[in-house]
Amino acid sequence: MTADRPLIELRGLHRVFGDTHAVRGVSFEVGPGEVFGYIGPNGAGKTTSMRILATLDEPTAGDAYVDGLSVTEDPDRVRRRLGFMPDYYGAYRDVNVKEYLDFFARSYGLRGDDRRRALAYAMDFTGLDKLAYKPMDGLSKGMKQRLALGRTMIHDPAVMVLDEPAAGLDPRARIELREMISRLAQLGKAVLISSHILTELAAICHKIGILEQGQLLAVGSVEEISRQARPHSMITLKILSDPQAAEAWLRDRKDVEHIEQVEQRFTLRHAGDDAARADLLAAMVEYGIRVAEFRSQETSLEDLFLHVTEGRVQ
Ligand SMILES: Nc1ncnc2c1ncn2[C@@H]1O[C@H](COP(=O)(O)OP(=O)(O)OP(=O)(O)O)[C@@H](O)[C@H]1O
Repeated sequence: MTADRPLIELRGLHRVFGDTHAVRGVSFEVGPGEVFGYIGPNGAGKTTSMRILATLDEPTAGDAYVDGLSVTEDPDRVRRRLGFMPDYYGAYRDVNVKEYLDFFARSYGLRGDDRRRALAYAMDFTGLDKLAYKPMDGLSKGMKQRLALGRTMIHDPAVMVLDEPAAGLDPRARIELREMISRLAQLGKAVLISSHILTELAAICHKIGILEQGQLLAVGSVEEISRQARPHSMITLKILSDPQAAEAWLRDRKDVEHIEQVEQRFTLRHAGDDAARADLLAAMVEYGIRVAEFRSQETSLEDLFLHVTEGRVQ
């Protein structure tokens, strides 16, 4: 492996299931030491493309490479270089933490001292050494995720693919998970991690890719993607005149997206800068809408995500 060769590469990947074109020509690269955040709403195609990368499914067209090896032509060698953490967790009765990791170490062909070292390392890395003899089904959700991560890294793969690892974790466990992922990148691994929550990943990702309806809409650092996005803001309003009439008027405007209304209060997404917002307010008043409150909020990462996906979230 040379320093600048990507460890993960998706090239024009497609996957069709009957009438569903789940992945439509997705291409991106992840280098050594990089964390790539794969962001998209439910059903966007994240799991499907990750499963193809992990050799659990095959593409309809295109290919993916792990450390330069094709997942379609060389799946056995790919598996040795890749750890996949699925978004579900198998339940094993009467198995403790150490036995569970030991089972996976053995199934990767690790023997003798190599296996003992791999086990000790994975338990130390995930902080599970104190829980070595605890039955798995008695672990908290956060500890189960640590164990799943330990299992994923047991054979020291160069590439780690983590499908929604933060789902269902409490805030503290999320922070701890993020720290572990950053440490994996510091070890030189390429990490692909999915989430439908952009803010969850922004802090630790070197790059993000926004996937929607099987297509990658944007790839780059959070800053690069923010620059590409048109300026927009979230506006909250309180209206004293007829809310139905105000809503109908707002819906007709091209610069207003995503209106939510509860009685006289509205939240809307507005495409435009300060001047465009001032024009919107002036136009509302001129039309006869009585505006009691008008507040706009800075664009958050979540707004950015909604903007990039343009509300086509399924
Ligand atoms: N085996 C399958 N057979 C038929 N359709 C499938 C299959 N697997 C996935 N799909 C469809 O492909 C699309 C993409 O699903 P996928 O699970 O990859 O999305 P996702 O981004 O991972 O979403 P989620 O966050 O819900 O897991 C969905 O429309 C899904 O219903």
